[in-house]
Amino acid sequence: MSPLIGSINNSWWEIQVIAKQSLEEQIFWRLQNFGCQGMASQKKDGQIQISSYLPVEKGSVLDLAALSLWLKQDAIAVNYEAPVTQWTVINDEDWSSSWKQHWSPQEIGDMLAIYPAWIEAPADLGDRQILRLDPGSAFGTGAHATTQLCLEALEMRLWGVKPEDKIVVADVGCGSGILSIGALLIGASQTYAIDNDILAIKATNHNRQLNGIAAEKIWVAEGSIQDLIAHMPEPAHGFTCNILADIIVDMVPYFDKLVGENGWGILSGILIEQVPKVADALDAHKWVIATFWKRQEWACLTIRRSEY
Ligand SMILES: C[S@@+](CC[C@H](N)C(=O)[O-])C[C@H]1O[C@@H](n2cnc3c(N)ncnc32)[C@H](O)[C@@H]1O
Repeated sequence: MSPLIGSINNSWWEIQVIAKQSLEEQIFWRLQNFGCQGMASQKKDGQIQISSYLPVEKGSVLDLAALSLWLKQDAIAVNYEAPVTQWTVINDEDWSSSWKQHWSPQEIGDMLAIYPAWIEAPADLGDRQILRLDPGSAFGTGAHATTQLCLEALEMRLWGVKPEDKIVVADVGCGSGILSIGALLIGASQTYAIDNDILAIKATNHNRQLNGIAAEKIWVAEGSIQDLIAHMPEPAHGFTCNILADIIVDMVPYFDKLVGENGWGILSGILIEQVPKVADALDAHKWVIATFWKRQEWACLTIRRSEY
């Protein structure tokens, strides 16, 4: 195996792929193009198990899901069974502090600028609102294309909204809370956030405080979309859901209860080639795609109810 060099934080994704031996070369090629630095393979129950390593800061969970899909497509294209891809973080004791040096302020859309908690923000940025963020180990620094697309879509949806409109937004898979906080900064009055990872709940609460937002403005809890629906006193005006395509497809039947009659949704975490699958699920539940944005290999859909 090649020596492991170059992670700024001593934290690595360990990616394991179990597949037919004849796919070994193709898988090595994919992993190498993905940026993996160490690779090893061993025979296991008539198949091969390939282990490879990627610095954590070089890929998010969404990127790994994309890699997994490409590996499946490569195998299916040559009539082989799809490989099984798994990943886990190893050796992460320095993770939460050392990566901070490499994260700088970032403007997103026309209305927001993301400022890491440890960098002093200017008192005023003109028309831009400052969103302070310390994501800890939760997803959502604003650096990923899917988060950016969701924030930009929120900006378009909330353009011109006034406090008296009392817009309520649901945030499914809140991660660091970036979309809830962004929605409040650009006009929403209340958000309801949910995530099935307890670290995301902690990060969302911490970031709410960092931005001086009152506790009652962001309700946040551990759970999934059904728990969110059960808790909300009434359906929201709109929702965001930046998770993976397969999870979104499973959630589509619940969207009806999440938002009211003229409700809208913003979906991302969807690879461009997965859009047809999501569109079919939306169609089956009487939702239509209003806009389709893409950045790198990722899609962001805004959706509304179908009239038919
Ligand atoms: C890609 S991150 C998005 C974070 C943030 N909303 C953003 O846009 O940057 C997806 C989040 O969804 C959460 N998640 C995954 N599956 C979920 C599920 N079934 N229910 C609730 N949250 C889920 C993950 O824990 C993760 O925090």
